[in-house]
Amino acid sequence: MLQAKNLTKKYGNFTALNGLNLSVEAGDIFCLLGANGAGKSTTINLFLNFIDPSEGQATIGSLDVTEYTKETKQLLSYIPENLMLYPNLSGLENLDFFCGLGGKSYTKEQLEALLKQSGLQPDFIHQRVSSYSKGMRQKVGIALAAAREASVLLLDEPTSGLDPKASNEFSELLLSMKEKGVATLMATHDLFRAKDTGTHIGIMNEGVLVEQFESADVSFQDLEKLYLKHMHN
Ligand SMILES: Nc1ncnc2c1ncn2[C@@H]1O[C@H](COP(=O)(O)OP(=O)(O)OP(=O)(O)O)[C@@H](O)[C@H]1O
Repeated sequence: MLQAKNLTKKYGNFTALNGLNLSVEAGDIFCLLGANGAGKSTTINLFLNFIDPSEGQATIGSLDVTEYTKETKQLLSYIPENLMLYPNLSGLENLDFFCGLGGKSYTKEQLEALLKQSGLQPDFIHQRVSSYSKGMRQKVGIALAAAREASVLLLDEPTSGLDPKASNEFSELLLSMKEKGVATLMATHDLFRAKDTGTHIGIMNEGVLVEQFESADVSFQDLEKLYLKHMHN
């Protein structure tokens, strides 16, 4: 569903991403780990076509994101670290607005159901987003991904700053998207969630994907050791 082939991003003489090869299939949750500056956001931004590759290719559903910009955007949903919503609109009004931008129209009841399925407390559905916690805003993001029937979910540190309960709820939502066959690529610093929720884990260091494995194949202790080993290189 999502593929990087020799994907490379250079800024002048500096290589932010160096020859990345990875594949994320439907139902996979691929977690990218790595220290600050390792190239995680660069990878996500290349799939979003926010930036152009210097070499190589990023494809979504076999379509090159630089050639099929509109088509690939329609297949994906993106949740950044801080999801931008209109603070003076309610969660439901935001969802309605962003669905409309994507050409989707839902009844009020359907929008309410989508928000409830995403774990937003019913009391908050009609309240202004300015009163929402970060975890609640991320739930609106998941509701939007579900409403858009996205086949690909791109997440850039979506749980940073969430308390353990909210982070756990977010993981549950990712697992429910996985059950629907969504292919997820997530940049994260959370080793525990990567092991717990991810199906695949990649460790990046200075623009290079230095390790790639299925999360079931390593214990949490081994993951931590591997991660620290690469951070000290
Ligand atoms: N526009 C740019 N011009 C020059 N260098 C850039 C630019 N954007 C990113 N970089 C550099 O590319 C490298 C990779 O950055 P990136 O944001 O992908 O890291 P990251 O793994 O997401 O880190 P973090 O965990 O801090 O979010 C960093 O050294 C960063 O400074």
